[in-house]
Amino acid sequence: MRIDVVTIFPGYLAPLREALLGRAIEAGLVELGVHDLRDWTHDVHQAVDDSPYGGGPGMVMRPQVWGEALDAVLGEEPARLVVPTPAGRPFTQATAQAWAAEERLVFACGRYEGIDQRVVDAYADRGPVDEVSIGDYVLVGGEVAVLVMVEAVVRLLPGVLGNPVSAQEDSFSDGLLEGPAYTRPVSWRGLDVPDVLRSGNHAAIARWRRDRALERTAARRPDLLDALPPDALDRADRAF
Ligand SMILES: N#Cc1c(-c2ccc3ccn(Cc4ccccn4)c3c2)n[nH]c1N
Repeated sequence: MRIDVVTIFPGYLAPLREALLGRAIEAGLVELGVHDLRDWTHDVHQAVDDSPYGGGPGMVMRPQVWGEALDAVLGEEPARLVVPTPAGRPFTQATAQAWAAEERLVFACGRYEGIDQRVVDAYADRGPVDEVSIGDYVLVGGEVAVLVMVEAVVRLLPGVLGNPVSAQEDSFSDGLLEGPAYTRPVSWRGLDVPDVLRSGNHAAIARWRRDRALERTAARRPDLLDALPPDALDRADRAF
């Protein structure tokens, strides 16, 4: 997979070259290009924004600069263009799983009050464009959202995670939140690891973990339970 990111703050994307993601890049599992939007400005001030038509607070990012940048970065190769925005469709584990099958992702990081809408409209005629949001809160720009989304996608690529099974079994992959996890010591500050996890009874352990996941999901994210397909819960789950 090749990932390109266009931003006015390239340094914000430096964490993508650290740790797990950095190793994936070094291993050739992912190619990463980070591009400074201001490289496509032609004025002495390197202006990337202007006042909004219709008035209102803040500034809007200029379509001309974005058009030149995305034409150059996208080139002729097909790619999914991703535009983070607080007004976007929710970015979910299902989104990450779908994007993990893509050959190329290009992220356009806006700032100010966002990017002139005609940029999205113009590129929607050339290929898939996703306006997505990572959550119901407002950030200052798209860079942090790109860090989140790239990590969620790249961890799903074959060879990236040391233990690939966990990508299938982690939170949300079965529609539920992950239950609690424990490691040594068996007793810590008077708190003990649940006996079932040390029993060696794998069926009982699986049942216990499923029950804790259902319990946590019902308490913290009842919306996820409501969204489960009818056949997702078996009789034992329903007894829970
Ligand atoms: N994904 C995501 C986001 C963002 C996000 C993403 C990109 C930009 C580009 C500019 N801003 C600031 C801004 C503030 C107010 C109205 C419009 N835009 C962004 C915010 N905020 N919250 C999320 N879950």
